Amino acid sequence: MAGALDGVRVLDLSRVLAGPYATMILGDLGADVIKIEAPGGSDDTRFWGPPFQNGMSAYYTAVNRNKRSVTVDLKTEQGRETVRRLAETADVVIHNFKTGTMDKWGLDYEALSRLNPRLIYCSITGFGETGPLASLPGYDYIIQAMSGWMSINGTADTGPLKVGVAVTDVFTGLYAAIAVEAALLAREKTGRGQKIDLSLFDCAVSALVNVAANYLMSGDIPQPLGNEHPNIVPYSTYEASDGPIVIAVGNDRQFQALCSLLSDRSIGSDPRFQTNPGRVAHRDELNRRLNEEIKRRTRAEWQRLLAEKGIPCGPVQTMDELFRHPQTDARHMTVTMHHPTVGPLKLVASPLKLSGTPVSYRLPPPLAGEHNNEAETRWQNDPEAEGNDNESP
Ligand SMILES: CC(C)(COP(=O)(O)OP(=O)(O)OC[C@H]1O[C@@H](n2cnc3c(N)ncnc32)[C@H](O)[C@@H]1OP(=O)(O)O)[C@@H](O)C(=O)NCCC(=O)NCCSC(=O)C(=O)O
Repeated sequence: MAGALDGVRVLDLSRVLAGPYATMILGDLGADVIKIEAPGGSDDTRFWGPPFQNGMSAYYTAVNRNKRSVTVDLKTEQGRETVRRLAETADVVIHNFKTGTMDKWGLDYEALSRLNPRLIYCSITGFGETGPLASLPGYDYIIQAMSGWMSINGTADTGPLKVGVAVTDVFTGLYAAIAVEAALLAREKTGRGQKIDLSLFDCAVSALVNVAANYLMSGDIPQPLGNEHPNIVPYSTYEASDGPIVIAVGNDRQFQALCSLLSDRSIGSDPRFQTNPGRVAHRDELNRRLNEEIKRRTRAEWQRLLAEKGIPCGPVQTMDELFRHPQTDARHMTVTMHHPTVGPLKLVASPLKLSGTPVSYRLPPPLAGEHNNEAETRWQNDPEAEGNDNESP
């Protein structure tokens, strides 16, 4: 079955995480993604390990399937000319060079859109192409620090902590895929491509959602709340007799259902706990009393009882527990791809389940330059042979 983005060609000049994550999503959806790196491989994540499998890092494998790899030295005019020729037949260019690098090379949006007015050009930078920080490099850790994420993560005892995944890159990759898909749709109407100026910083700010809204409405500076939720109680991690379990109660009906399972019946009838704002105001007392109750049963017992009542809950799982869980298996959340020299690679699958145009796993993460021959012999000389339609509608 054809993928949703079949026939779309993406020229991927990005490295590390945000850009490659975006292009892998487009590739999973069927796009033909050509990953450009310097000779020898200039995606730093190739060297971010261990773990490595036959020289390929797990980090790199996480965001680079469904791509063909071509090495091009952008520091030479010949290399830049190769990219211009590839851009003539591409639908999308994505890069994550620092602001100014692509202009310096004559590969900026204005230059490439003159060659191909239908080109969608997505630039991913740390802080955006405007403003006082525009020229700075940006890694997730810096962005988590500057976007306020660290200030709300942790506890009063730990001080600010970062999230354990480079989440600002993940948000940015998702926003990049959304923006590119929107631009592809818009091109159907206008016949023209456009430029997307996306930054890790902006995407991280956007992903603050309710926490930023709380501040903007109240002026109160949010503090790190650990496992607590700023606006909802009970919505926390509790200690069952055999380990931690999260119970997340989002409305009064769920709260009363929870209370019906407790031995201390006065919790459910206490007037202070009848509404969520009341529970938030008496957070400490309610959590203390709930902890007394929760520690009397195992996580599995609580899971069964809470599930029967429709109360959202789940044990705090480690990676081994996650990947042997029958739900992970039932949702097909891993996929094994076979690389001829690297061997079988077990990867996290796409969460996108489209009924009519499903995602596909066509190409394992490539070695640097693995498809150089195809670039030389096919794509540049005979783009139509690849089924790439660059005609205006
Ligand atoms: C990722 C970066 C911090 C890396 O910074 P730098 O290494 O200092 O600079 P650049 O990216 O501009 O480029 C690195 C060098 O590689 C060279 N380079 C790269 N590709 C090529 C090709 N194809 N040919 C020739 N040379 C190349 C480039 O010219 C630079 O050389 P010289 O000029 O000789 O140095 C930055 O690119 C950046 O801020 N990108 C935008 C935001 C982003 O995507 N951040 C990554 C998030 S991942 C993350 O945070 C996480 O996973 O955690």
